[in-house]
Amino acid sequence: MTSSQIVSAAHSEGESRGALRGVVAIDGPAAAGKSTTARGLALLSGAAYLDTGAIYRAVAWAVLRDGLSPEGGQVADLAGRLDIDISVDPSLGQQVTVDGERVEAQLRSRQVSEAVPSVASHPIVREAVHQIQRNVIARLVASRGGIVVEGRDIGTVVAPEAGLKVFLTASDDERALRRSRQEGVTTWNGIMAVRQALLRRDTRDRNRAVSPLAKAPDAVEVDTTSMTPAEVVDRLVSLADERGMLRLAAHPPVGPDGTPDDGPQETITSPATFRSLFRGHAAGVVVITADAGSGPVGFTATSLSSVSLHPPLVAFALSTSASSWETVSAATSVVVNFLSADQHEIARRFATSHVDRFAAPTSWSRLPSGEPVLDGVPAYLRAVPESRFEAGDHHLVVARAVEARIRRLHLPLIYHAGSYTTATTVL
Ligand SMILES: Nc1ncnc2c1ncn2[C@@H]1O[C@H](COP(=O)(O)OP(=O)(O)O)[C@@H](O)[C@H]1O
Ligand SMILES: Nc1ccn([C@@H]2O[C@H](COP(=O)(O)OP(=O)(O)O)[C@@H](O)[C@H]2O)c(=O)n1
Repeated sequence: MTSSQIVSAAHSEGESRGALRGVVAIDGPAAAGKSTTARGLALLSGAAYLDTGAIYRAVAWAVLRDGLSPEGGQVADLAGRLDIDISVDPSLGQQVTVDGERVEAQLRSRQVSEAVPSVASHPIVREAVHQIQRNVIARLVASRGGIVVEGRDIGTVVAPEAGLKVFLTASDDERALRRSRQEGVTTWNGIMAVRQALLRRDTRDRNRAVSPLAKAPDAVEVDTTSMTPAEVVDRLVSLADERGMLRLAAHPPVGPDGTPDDGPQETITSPATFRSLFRGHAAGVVVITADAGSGPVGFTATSLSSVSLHPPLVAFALSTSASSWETVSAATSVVVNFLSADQHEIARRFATSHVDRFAAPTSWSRLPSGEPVLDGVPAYLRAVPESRFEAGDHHLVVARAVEARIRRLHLPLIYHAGSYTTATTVL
């Protein structure tokens, strides 16, 4: 492979480190829950996530694309020429690119699943893929602090230095049922065919000569047969914590000479943990607009909360460095524009610096009372600021609602785990 880059969301690299330190290696047979657990742990701990199976699947996809035999010697030549990119941010859906083409939707086809064990047993293919994986791991540990890597040979060959190695298993029947559910297979014969294909692939993965599927001697085996996904993630959090890999609080304060300060210590929540916590907390998205006489300003906020019903009060927070603060601090009224799920572009625009947020394609007008309001928003609230407090690196504004208008029913825009999403009913 000529190169492999990391598809990084803006927030996946270069920002403060997550709570996980080092490498967590998760290996195990098909449908044991490796991807689910690895992604869950990475999301919870602000770490990166690497699905190594997807890389082998990408090579297998290219082998089929080129009409080659998965067993043939040309596979090694092809692997050397491929350019494969894979996303490592657990909050993004998986994104895999082969020679510039997005292929993730095709990687779990029957044909690819059948071809991949043969492709993955070529020593030259494995060597090339191992090199990519080691580069990714080193890069992400340096930039992000921690990474969760899942596959077949991570604890044994790719990252034998991993701080935590887990071998996930589940009974054959349970794994067959999980994969069948995942693929929408419901008939008895269908489930039996899935079971057979899965066990056949396991056997080939266990018996290949080069880096076979195996439990590392120092790996902890977790049988997930009767566990929910959340229980499995919890178990891994405990194991990582026992090994000192989770920094849920900042290091103890150190004295001027660098030695630990033995005096009374306050536990300080690290910004990364604080941020990780709120990445997991869903919040509705609004755009707050105002004009204090020098033109309209607006900003995207997830901090809106209703504070009181009698009188009707809302609160929101705005960074002390926000360009909108000067206007919001002087405005006698503001408008809270509630966004619907399809209005994520508006949310992005009003969160972007150094652009004229009110220029086209933004469509806006003024209320009879003069405040700017965004056209097309499903609901808005006009409010009069009553108190403004400095709160850390933000200003907190409490405002009295004076006019509320609901124009249409809508699914709300929600910000969760670094992405825009919407609400779904679970009960
Ligand atoms: N503990 C669990 N209980 C029930 N279903 C699970 C559990 N863990 C994963 N699953 C489901 O089983 C399927 C296979 O899981 P996945 O994480 O893709 O396994 P692997 O990466 O080991 O092949 C997915 O549909 C997933 O949602
Ligand atoms: N580290 C790895 C990961 C996957 N693989 C190969 O890639 C195939 C697909 O891996 P996967 O993780 O996507 O498979 P599932 O467990 O999701 O079914 C495996 O069956 C192995 O043949 C490997 O050889 N080594």
